[in-house]
Amino acid sequence: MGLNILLVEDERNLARSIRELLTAQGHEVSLAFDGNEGLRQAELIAPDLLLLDARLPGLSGPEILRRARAIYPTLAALVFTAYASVEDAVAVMKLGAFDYLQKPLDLDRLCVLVDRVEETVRLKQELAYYRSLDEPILVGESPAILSLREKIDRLSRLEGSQGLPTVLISGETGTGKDVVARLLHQQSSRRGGAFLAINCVALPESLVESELFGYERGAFTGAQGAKLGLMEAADKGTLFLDEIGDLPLPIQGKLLTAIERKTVRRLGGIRDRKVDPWILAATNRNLESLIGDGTFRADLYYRLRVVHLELPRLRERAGDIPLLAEYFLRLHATRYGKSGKKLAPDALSTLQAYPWPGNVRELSHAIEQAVLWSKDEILTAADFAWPGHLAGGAARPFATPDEAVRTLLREGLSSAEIEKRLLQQALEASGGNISQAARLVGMTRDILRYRMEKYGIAAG
Ligand SMILES: Nc1ncnc2c1ncn2[C@@H]1O[C@H](COP(=O)(O)OP(=O)(O)OP(=O)(O)O)[C@@H](O)[C@H]1O
Repeated sequence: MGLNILLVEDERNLARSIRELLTAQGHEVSLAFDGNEGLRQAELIAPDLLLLDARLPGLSGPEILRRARAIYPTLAALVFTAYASVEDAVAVMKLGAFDYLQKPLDLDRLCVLVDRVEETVRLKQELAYYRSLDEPILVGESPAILSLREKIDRLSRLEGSQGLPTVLISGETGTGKDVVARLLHQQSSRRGGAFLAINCVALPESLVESELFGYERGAFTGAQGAKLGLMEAADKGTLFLDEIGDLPLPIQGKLLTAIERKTVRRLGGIRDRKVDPWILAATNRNLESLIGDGTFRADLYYRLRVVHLELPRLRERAGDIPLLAEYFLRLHATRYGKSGKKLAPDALSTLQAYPWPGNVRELSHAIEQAVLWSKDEILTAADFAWPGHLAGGAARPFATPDEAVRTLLREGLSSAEIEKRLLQQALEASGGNISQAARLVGMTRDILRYRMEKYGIAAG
């Protein structure tokens, strides 16, 4: 990635050869030839690494280090000391220098130390990135987000000695349901307990059951020991049931009983155990239509939505896009060691014009890609126009057929409804011309006519 280095050295020829050497290794090196100028530049450019001669006209190296560190506490520094000047070496190490080198300089050793600093800076940036992932942050100032934040605050303040109200979080994919669940937990009186999550879509029925309720030894072939279920493990903490619409029907009844009675019985067990997890559930499917289809229990639905938080689609709060874009730019730039990137106004308007079917997750991915591939500091609209993505800002609803089908399924549409919409759109696109619409969807005219009749679609 290359470091941004400031070298303060009064021996000009030496300074220039060090700059040449380090520049060849991919670093960016600025020079200052006296102490005062060195400090001024350090304040100005906030380098990743200071290379300092200990003895300088004006301010000494250790003095520059002390003052610069007062402003940038994590700034790395390597100090060049006069041969055998032990006091200098001790002084600079006490000030937090990364290491020191004795003069005359061994340039190979200098390169090795700069490599080590680079590795440390990269690790620190990665750590900052992962820490930031751990802390749920809900970016946005739109009325919908402000009202959501207020609801989260109010829920978090509940003491709930008798248990907290179950919360159903709904919204399209990528709108931040997971973020909201984590925020609720972290701000609430449950924050001292565990936050456990289960994705109901990812697991087969038997596994969901044993994950949720646990089992006793010998409950089934292969159950060699007892296992604690998530309902028990999240006791006094929070259990987040993600994609609840996909929970198999037989387990739905068991979950309802467990929530109502605040007890669980492990598979193969004979006694009920008292549990008190705070239940948060999320869905990107329309649970009411699943109830209509008979795949989701109405009683569980009403039990879960004691409090209902509905997350807005990103396209309904496009005013938040600049804030979110800046936030993801900082996040990904830090992650890839590319700080200093900025968004040009045309990039922002491109991002605001796009409908974001994948919502905030898709925006985050778009910015990550742009940070990765753009060579310039300023990201322009062109950086968001790679094939298969925003296509110059025009609406492209889905990247792949699989994504299209997944999204339609999440909306709770049946295959008949999906086909009906497909045919309607083909007719719209062909201006009502049946032959042309049939070609678009790969059917004969007669079959298209037959299906139009079946779905009650008029020719237009
Ligand atoms: N308001 C927001 N502020 C900052 N980051 C957000 C916001 N909303 C979503 N994100 C980020 O977008 C990504 C997707 O969010 P999240 O996983 O919470 O969505 P989801 O609604 O749970 O999606 P799915 O239904 O697909 O599980 C995450 O990286 C998350 O951190």
